[in-house]
Amino acid sequence: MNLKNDLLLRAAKGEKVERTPVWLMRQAGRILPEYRAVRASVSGFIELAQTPELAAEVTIQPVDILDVDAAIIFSDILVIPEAMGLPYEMVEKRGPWFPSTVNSEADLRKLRIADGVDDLSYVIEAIKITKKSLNGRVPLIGFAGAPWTIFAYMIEGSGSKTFSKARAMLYTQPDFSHKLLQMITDSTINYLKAQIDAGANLVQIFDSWAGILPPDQYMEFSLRYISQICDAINEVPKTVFAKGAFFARKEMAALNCETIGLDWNMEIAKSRELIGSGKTLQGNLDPAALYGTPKQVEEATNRMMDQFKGSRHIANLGHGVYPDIEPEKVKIFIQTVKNYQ
Ligand SMILES: Cc1c2[nH]c(c1CCC(=O)O)Cc1[nH]c(c(CCC(=O)O)c1C)Cc1[nH]c(c(CCC(=O)O)c1C)Cc1[nH]c(c(C)c1CCC(=O)O)C2
Repeated sequence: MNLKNDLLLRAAKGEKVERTPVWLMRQAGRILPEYRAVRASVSGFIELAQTPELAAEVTIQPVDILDVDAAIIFSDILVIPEAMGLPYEMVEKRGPWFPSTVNSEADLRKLRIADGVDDLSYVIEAIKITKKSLNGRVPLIGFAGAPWTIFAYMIEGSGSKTFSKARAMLYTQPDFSHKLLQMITDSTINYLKAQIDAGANLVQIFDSWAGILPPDQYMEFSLRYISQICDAINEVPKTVFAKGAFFARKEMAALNCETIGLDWNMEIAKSRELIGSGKTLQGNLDPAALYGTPKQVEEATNRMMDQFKGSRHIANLGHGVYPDIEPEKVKIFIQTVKNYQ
């Protein structure tokens, strides 16, 4: 199926684009009243994510309502631990929680390497339905968490300010850590390939907890596995977003991927200098800038666009859009990017 709007894919590959494409991390499932209405019709996030027709519906909402240049499939990074044998729950207002965690080699033996098609059939089905209803309007982004970020949740059992249990593991049980990271990596490769087979046009790897590791550990326990994933996937363009990994930008330039996501702490000119001209950069407006007045949002967006000007760029925020941002402000961000000359 030919895409009517393939700006995202062309920008990712460094081809000529008429204007900069724009989408928002976490655009599905946070800010829209239309999402909340669908969410209220089911028992919770997990039921929504596991009902392919509804997951497809909320995936397409931002395309219809916000006019973004891409859809991102409605799911979560934590479907991978579940598919490996470690189920999670979403606790209202608190976030993800794992009733059991992984602590030892014995726990590892209870886990399996996920098969993307069988273990995650509900995501695959949601992608197929989404592709059909999108009918080529915009590309569909598939995604997965980076192995380190997934490891952090599997060890810790929930979100955490410090992820100290997960970080302790890297010091006290490095061999065990590598084994688990490899299992997550193999599962993730299977999963991303299944997403691509079902129709995902680009995939993004979210390393949300990159910034809590010291640089040497980041290279050993995170980037090494991200690199394996990038090398294994060659069917579609890949984006790597490692939140807080300012210290690894030079190393990330060597990844076999098209796009590097920048968070809002990463200075744009400096990032370009470290990463070089061979990659597209994605980002990176401070998500809090959208709390400003409409005029402030427009000005902040134009300032960001000025700094990326003349180089490969996909416009986005520097992290996921915050849940209490008014959709009107998001629309101003998007329209400002679209009108930028
Ligand atoms: C770390 C992480 C998670 N999930 C994700 C990340 C990486 C990106 C990032 O750093 O923000 C990724 C994610 N999670 C979700 C998507 C769907 C697509 C999209 O929103 O654009 C994506 C891309 C749905 C979700 N994931 C979650 C919800 C809310 C659940 C609900 O509706 O009750 C949604 C729509 C829950 C979730 N899931 C996670 C947390 C910490 C939470 C609780 C806080 C929150 O609400 O975001 C783990």
